[in-house]
Amino acid sequence: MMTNDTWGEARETLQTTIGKNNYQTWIEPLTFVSCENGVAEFGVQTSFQGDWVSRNFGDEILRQFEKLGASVDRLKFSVQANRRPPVAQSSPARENFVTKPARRPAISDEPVLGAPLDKRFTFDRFVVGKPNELAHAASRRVAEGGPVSFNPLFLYGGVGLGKTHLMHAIAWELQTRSPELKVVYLSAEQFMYRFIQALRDKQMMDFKSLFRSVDVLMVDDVQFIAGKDSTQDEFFHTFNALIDQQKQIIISADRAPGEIDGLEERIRSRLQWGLVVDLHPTDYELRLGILQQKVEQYRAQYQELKITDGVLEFLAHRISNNVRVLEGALTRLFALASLVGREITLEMAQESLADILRQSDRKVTMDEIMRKTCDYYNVRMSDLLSPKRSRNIARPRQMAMWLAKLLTQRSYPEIGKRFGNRDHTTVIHAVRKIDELKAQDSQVAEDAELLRRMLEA
Ligand SMILES: Nc1ncnc2c1ncn2[C@@H]1O[C@H](COP(=O)(O)OP(=O)(O)OP(=O)(O)O)[C@@H](O)[C@H]1O
Repeated sequence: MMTNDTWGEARETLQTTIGKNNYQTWIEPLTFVSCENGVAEFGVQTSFQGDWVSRNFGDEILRQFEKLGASVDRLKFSVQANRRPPVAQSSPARENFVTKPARRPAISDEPVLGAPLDKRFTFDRFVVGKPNELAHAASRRVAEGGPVSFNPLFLYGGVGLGKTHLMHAIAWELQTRSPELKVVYLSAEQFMYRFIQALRDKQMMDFKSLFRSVDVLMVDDVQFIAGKDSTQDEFFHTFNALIDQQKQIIISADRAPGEIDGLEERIRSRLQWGLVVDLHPTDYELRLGILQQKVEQYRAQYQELKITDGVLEFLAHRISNNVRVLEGALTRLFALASLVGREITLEMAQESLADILRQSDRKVTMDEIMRKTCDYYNVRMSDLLSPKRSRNIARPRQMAMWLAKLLTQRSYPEIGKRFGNRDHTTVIHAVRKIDELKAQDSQVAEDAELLRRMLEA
């Protein structure tokens, strides 16, 4: 039997499982209405709130009910007319939002073999800017179908820059254009899981023929299989069989094929056969474009939303991490605005996003730069600080100095001091040297880019 007390208990645990911030923003404002015939009903203030809780925390709430022995199969969120804040007037008087049954995934339209596709990850919701234009163009091209021009398409880039979004967009587009195509999207982890399951159940023939029968295979986060020998082996065979049949393969990873440690050489070189494209970290214009698009989507779907001029620009300036963090910040503001029914001001943004802004402000320290550079080049810290001038020590030292100049506010003399009391002219020389080398030597350019990303992550 599900009662208000059960809800109280579930709420206690939810504070830990979804985090305090999420709890306070989303769960605390819910009011328990009733539970009848396995449907637990909650009152919400706006349709946006109901939709968000349903989509993001619905499964977790159901899991907590199950643990407490309450027989709840579904959740229902109803907008309570008398609790509606002023800005929400344009929404209909009462709306329901029902989560799917607990064991179903939170997103729908599952293709036969792969993982579900997210409905929001389409091309028209992907904002294109300088940092991602190549990846977008290549993905569009693949999504047009027709003769396979580059195989595989390998998309790589840092966390939350849109790799998964692009892959899903390709899948949606292909399925719309050619519904007869068997398009399969899954993460490398899911590939491994299915492989192990097939081995265990002695179903390897089925596994092989299933994967070899697809028309388009997309494997996300392929770095996951690095170091997992038998999975790599099977992946390699699947990959070859599909390429031989001229079937399109799309792969994503958090770094370039050449930089994934623990990946067999033959796989590494196969992955480089086709087109390898990089999603660069977002720039200010792209971030602003993404924020503007999200605001428009919100307005179209939910209600009027008032934002003071300059708030989006402020967010685009201050939050330079991945797009996921940017979206999270904006969603929190939407929630707040819909709950309190006020315009989103700069002050509100600064206050309610203090934690995210602090995180984004995170300064890279000299210590981190030195440690990461030592790890990367496999040299000892004591060598980095020593007078040694052999190239295998001098180059990492110059790189670390270059990174220190780029990522910290330290002056040349200060940097020199930290690197074993060196003169500021040595630092100036190191910075120039790396700038020169970056232009001439692609390996140095890659090292610099990778280290910068690792430090800014
Ligand atoms: N250019 C963009 N336009 C609109 N939304 C974007 C864009 N880039 C990323 N996003 C959004 O940012 C979020 C994170 O993107 P996504 O999951 O595709 O990142 P990812 O590169 O696959 O990250 P990870 O390495 O963590 O898997 C998603 O909600 C996605 O829709």
